Amino acid sequence: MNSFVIPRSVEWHETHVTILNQQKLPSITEYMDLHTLEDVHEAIATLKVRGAPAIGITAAYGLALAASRYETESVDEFQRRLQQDRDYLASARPTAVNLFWALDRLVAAAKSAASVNEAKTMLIHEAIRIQIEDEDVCHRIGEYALSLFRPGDRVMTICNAGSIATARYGTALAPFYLAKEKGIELSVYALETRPVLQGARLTTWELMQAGVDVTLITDNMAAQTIKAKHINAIIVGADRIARNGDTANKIGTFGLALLAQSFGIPFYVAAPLSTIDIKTKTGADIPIEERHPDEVTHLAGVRIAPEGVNVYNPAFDVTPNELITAIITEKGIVRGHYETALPSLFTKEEHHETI
Ligand SMILES: CSC[C@H]1O[C@H](OP(=O)(O)O)[C@H](O)[C@@H]1O
Repeated sequence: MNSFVIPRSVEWHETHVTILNQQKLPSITEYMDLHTLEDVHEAIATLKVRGAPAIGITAAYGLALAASRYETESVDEFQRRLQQDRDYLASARPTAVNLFWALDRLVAAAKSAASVNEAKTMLIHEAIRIQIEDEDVCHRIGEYALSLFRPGDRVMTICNAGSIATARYGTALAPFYLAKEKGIELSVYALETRPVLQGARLTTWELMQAGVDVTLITDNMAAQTIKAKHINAIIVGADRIARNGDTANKIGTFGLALLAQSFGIPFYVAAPLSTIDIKTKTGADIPIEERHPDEVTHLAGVRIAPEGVNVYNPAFDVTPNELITAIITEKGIVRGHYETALPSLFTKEEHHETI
């Protein structure tokens, strides 16, 4: 029996959604019950729940929960309110496409309902399916990603694309959990990931609970660490992948991709198909969330910069597809030719690498 824990962050209940409050980690492990649409919107907007897939799962549960309380018997009125609440939840954060993918999947599921009660049941079942599917998807991503590493490899990552950012296992962190289960030794070097510190607070916390070897570095140590620690590869998550493979991920990811190119090491993006947005043609079309200046001027609530200083606080950046060695999905590993290979993933059972 593996005594190590692979944490989960979202759980459905008939009257509420329970989330692990990621803003309080690692010092406080607090579970919160979200009872209303506003609770869910606030939890996503303030990163109490974060990570593209986990955002989608939580929003789906939030929409199903709100719809379960609609009192109308009119299917048309039900659909109208559902679209209204879908749009409200979609306004919580702009970049992670999983939010919109999950919400629209629920709206589509209820379209065929013949009655309000049937629609309510369909929404709950579809939201549960999204979470169950994501756990399997992340496990598959982990298996493919693990095939790219050798025992003893030292791998760098940024932010948290881990178990708590998904249904379970994570995307970029999934191979490390599977390696641990298989007795394969891999070492992770995690960037702290200013300003919200998902790496320092969440990735180290998750991996240490699972007994995975992890070293914390500050963001400005990345180049020196790649050189001094002979990093073999870099693997990151994604919030939205455009049709041509340009990838939006946590701010700092683009810089890591440039370092990978400079050092001649592979740069991998691990993400489910639900993060690939075929309707977005290139990275230039991905909306980049800019967050409150206080995230930059304060650290743990303590001011670290002068009052009134100008601040630029983009939460994401876009890595151009030419810097990405491969995109690892639940259907296989795609190496380049993203413009044609990514859309084909949605029609194929599995992607077989072009040699
Ligand atoms: C599998 S999580 C994907 C992605 O989401 C994170 O952003 P945030 O912490 O702002 O929600 C980060 O960019 C991860 O790589």
